[in-house]
Order: sequence, then C-alpha cells, then structure tokens
Amino acid sequence: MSVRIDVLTIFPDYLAPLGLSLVGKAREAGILDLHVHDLRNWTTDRHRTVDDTPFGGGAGMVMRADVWGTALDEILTPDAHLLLPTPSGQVFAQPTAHALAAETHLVVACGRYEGIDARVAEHYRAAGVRVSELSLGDYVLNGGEVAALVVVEAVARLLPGVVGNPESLVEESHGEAGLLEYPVFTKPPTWRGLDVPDVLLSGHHARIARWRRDEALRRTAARRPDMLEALDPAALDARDREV
Ligand SMILES: COc1ccc(Cn2ccc3ccc(-c4cc(N)[nH]n4)cc32)cc1
Repeated sequence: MSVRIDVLTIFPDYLAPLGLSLVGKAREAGILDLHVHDLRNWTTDRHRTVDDTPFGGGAGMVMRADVWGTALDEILTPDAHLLLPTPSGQVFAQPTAHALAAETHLVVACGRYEGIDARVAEHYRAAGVRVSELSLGDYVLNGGEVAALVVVEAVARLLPGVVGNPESLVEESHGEAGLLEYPVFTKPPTWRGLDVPDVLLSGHHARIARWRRDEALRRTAARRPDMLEALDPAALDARDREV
C-alpha cells in the first residue's frame, strides 16, 4: 500500500531534497507517491498573483483564499487529510507522524508571507475535510516548506519497506520507550584519548541493554524532564527509579 502526499507551494524547488536518500528511494519503490505542485499554476492573472494586502491593515501580505481554493478543490480527495503548517498550530510530534503514516492521502499546503487567509481552513473543515494546523515548534520560519520537508520525512520513514531495519524504528528517541536515544559508538574503540564504554565491548547483551536503558533514562531526566513526567509509571521498573 502506498501513501499519496501532495505538497502545494510557491517554491517547489524547496522540496527537491525529497528526491534524495530514503525518501527518494521510497518514491522510486512506489511506497510513497509524492507530488509537488506550484500554487501559481492555479492563478488566473498575468502576474500569477497569490497574495494581497491584509484586511484590517498591518505589515506584510496574506495568501488569497480564492487561489488556494481553486488548487485544493482539484487536489483534495474524499479521504485526504489537509495539513496546514503555521506558527500557531499544534506542535508536530512523533505520535502525529505515526498517525499520518497510517493515512492514504495527505495534502500539505505551504503558506508564505503572513500566512494563508483563515477562511481556507474554515471552508474545508465545514466541507468535512480533516484539517490539521501544524507547528514545528516555538520559533518562526518564513513559510511552510521546511515543515513540509519535516512532516514528509518523519512520515515516510515509518512506512513499511522504507527503513532497511524496522528494528531501528522501535528504540529511537521519542519512540515506543518514550525516552531519548541512548548514546551510540562505533570504531575506533579509542579516539583522541576517548574510549568506548567497556560494557559495549563485553558482548554481554543483558548488561548492554541495561546500560543503554540507564543512559536513556539519565539523558531524558537531564534534557527532557517533561518526557519523564509524561511516562506511564508502569513503564518504569524499580531499577529504573534508582537511575
Ligand atoms: C507571527 O506570525 C507569522 C506568520 C507567518 C509567518 C511565515 N509563515 C508563512 C507560512 C508559514 C507556515 C509555517 C510557519 C512556521 C511554523 C513554525 N513552527 N514556525 N514558523 C511560518 C509561516 C511568520 C510569522
């Protein structure tokens, strides 16, 4: 089964990285059916205008609802989930990536300027389209394209057959364990006077697993205590609580 993702933007070249590496391979394999569209293809004037001045005044420009409406009417399908990157959206996180990876059609509308006329989201919600406004976090970007790159990559890597070893999807940060990733090491065993922890060279799998969980717990407590708070207490055993 493949997921169709349509991305609409006035900067289609911004999405060029999605032709590379794992996402590019997923597209070649037919696992991900990704289409990037230039929003200006739905304009009707000779200047291919997509924006205008904001009602109520203020700096900057706003993207026109009529242009977006013409484009989305053509691209949306009955089972589509419309994603609207915005600074004021719900922060995108791994649970949402998993939910989106289970969908059949995602449409990402990349705004620019001061954003997209609010009636676009309102209209499609009223028409029964699932609409999600997504933020990447509490910082300000110039448009939705970076968010589209993030969402497409985060979703694509969860699709069956995209990541070589599905095991690597289980233990990752913000993954099932709800903890941050433990530190990883590879050859050489000593580098600039720094040694790899002995336990990792011991071949003792139970000890290695314990060390990794302890490190994940320590890192999470130090860097993201909020994640530790959010953990289901049942997910921590007595040994964990000693860390
Ligand atoms: C303060 O109000 C602003 C309104 C729009 C903009 C520029 N802009 C236009 C479309 C668009 C889509 C997403 C984002 C974004 C998402 C996150 N996490 N940061 N920034 C920014 C976007 C800047 C600021």
